[in-house]
Amino acid sequence: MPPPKSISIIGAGISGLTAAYHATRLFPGTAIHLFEQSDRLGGWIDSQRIDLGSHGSALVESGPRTLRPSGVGGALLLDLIDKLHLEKELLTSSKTSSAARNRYIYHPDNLNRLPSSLLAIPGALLRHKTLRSIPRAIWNDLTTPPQQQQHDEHDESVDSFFRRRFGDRIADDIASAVIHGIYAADSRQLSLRFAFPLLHKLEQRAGSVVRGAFRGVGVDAREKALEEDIRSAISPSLTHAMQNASIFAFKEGIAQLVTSLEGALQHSNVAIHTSTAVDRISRHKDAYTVHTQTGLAVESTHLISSVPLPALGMQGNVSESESYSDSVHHLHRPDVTVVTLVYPRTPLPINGFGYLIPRSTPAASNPHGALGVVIDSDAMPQQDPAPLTKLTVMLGGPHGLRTEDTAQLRQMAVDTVTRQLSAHLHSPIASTVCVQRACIPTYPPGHLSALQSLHHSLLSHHHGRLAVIGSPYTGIAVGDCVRSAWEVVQTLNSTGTATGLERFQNAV
Ligand SMILES: C=Cc1c2[nH]c(c1C)Cc1[nH]c(c(CCC(=O)O)c1C)Cc1[nH]c(c(C)c1CCC(=O)O)Cc1[nH]c(c(C)c1C=C)C2
Repeated sequence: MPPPKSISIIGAGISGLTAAYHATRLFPGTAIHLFEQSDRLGGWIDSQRIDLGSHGSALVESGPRTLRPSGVGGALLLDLIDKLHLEKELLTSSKTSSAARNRYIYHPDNLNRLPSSLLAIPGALLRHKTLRSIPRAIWNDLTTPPQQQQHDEHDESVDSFFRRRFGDRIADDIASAVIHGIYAADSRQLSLRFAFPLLHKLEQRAGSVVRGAFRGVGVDAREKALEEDIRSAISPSLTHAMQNASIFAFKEGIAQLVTSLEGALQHSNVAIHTSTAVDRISRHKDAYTVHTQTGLAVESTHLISSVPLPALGMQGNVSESESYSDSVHHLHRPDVTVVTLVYPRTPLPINGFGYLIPRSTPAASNPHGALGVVIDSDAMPQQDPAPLTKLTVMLGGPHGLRTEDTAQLRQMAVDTVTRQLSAHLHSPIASTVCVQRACIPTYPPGHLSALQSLHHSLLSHHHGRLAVIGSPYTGIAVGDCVRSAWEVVQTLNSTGTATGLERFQNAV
């Protein structure tokens, strides 16, 4: 298959950068342009080291802070790290560390430690009232018949699934908290089949989540084989370093991945245009022209977008018969406020990952609408030279952005941890406040079918010359973004065309 003549990639977050990286390796003779509206690369990956004077320094992340090595996305992340020679910068947290094992739910006004294994359930039930609904929930799941699907595309919200299979208490007190911690979203608005396809499969194949998990019926042989194939090419030393890791990061934060990708693109066939917002995209026969607000007009045979298509001003310009008003292009994206508070080493009542706050926690115990608190100093203590207590409070999401005032947001975070964690946390020695606007999309029920329709629409109107990648369409984790970027370039290489949505055509 001849390589594409020219490719324009829109958006230089992790998805766009990774697509450019794989494209330059596979298509060294192709003219590649990467457009980014802001003056920096990496999207909402943002790591900063702040100076603490006599206390040394602290690494602060306002986007993703740790990465996971599991699954196809995790394997591709490791492959990228290997290729970029980032292994020596890696930090890992083991599967037996407190950060991997200790997860808490704050409900109704105290911290409940979630059991990390089946054997830990009895102890957890004795200690925490909120968790006493677990045995009944398991019984409920084992005895409730599976839902009969009226049609193949049937979907429901994560909340409705948990309520049906495990009961109201689990849906309200645990599932809603987990969704706060991953999507900063309301579990009543999130698609089960897109966000947790495994749960859907377990119910459909074994009639019960618990039974299906025991029988191992959720294993997807094709995914497993692909993961193994990618892992087999990773260097033995990196494979060894990651052997027992549950999560990983870099000494100077996740942004090191961005700087390494940027470094690898220098002196290559990729032209990076920062501070260059796309004004509109026009199409003439089989060529797209990206018109930028800075006055550039760049023509290419292929277009890869990591931003929602309506943001490219394509309606009417590209194909009159097609509409970008469909909901698949306009997902709800809640705002999240990320406040990091730094203290000299301070004893806390818990250690581990941190805690999540479900929607059923009364407002009196959570007056500022916090979604959860991460104990960064437990997850990656190696990132800071001196012993510190470093906490990140996440506010907003479905609770909304209650103020834009930085000082008030900081005070809301301090109030939250002094009320919920320890009264000794009233005076941080440093803090950062970052309002992440419209950051994580909430994929609504039906998103999978919407992607399948979009695939066909892109094929019929654009013949596989326009592809979509990244969190606006295909998944929010860094591993998901890296995967979608890798897949689109692989597909282009093998077939000459791609929509970025091929994988979702066969999804069960
Ligand atoms: C900055 C806010 C983020 C919130 N969710 C995500 C980010 C970046 C994305 C995300 N968070 C988690 C996952 C699951 C899979 C994974 O890759 O780990 C995803 C895709 C789980 C998670 N949630 C929190 C942490 C520390 C982690 C581990 C991975 C990570 O570093 O993000 C804490 C947390 N994140 C959010 C909230 C509201 C929250 C609450 C304590 C939103």
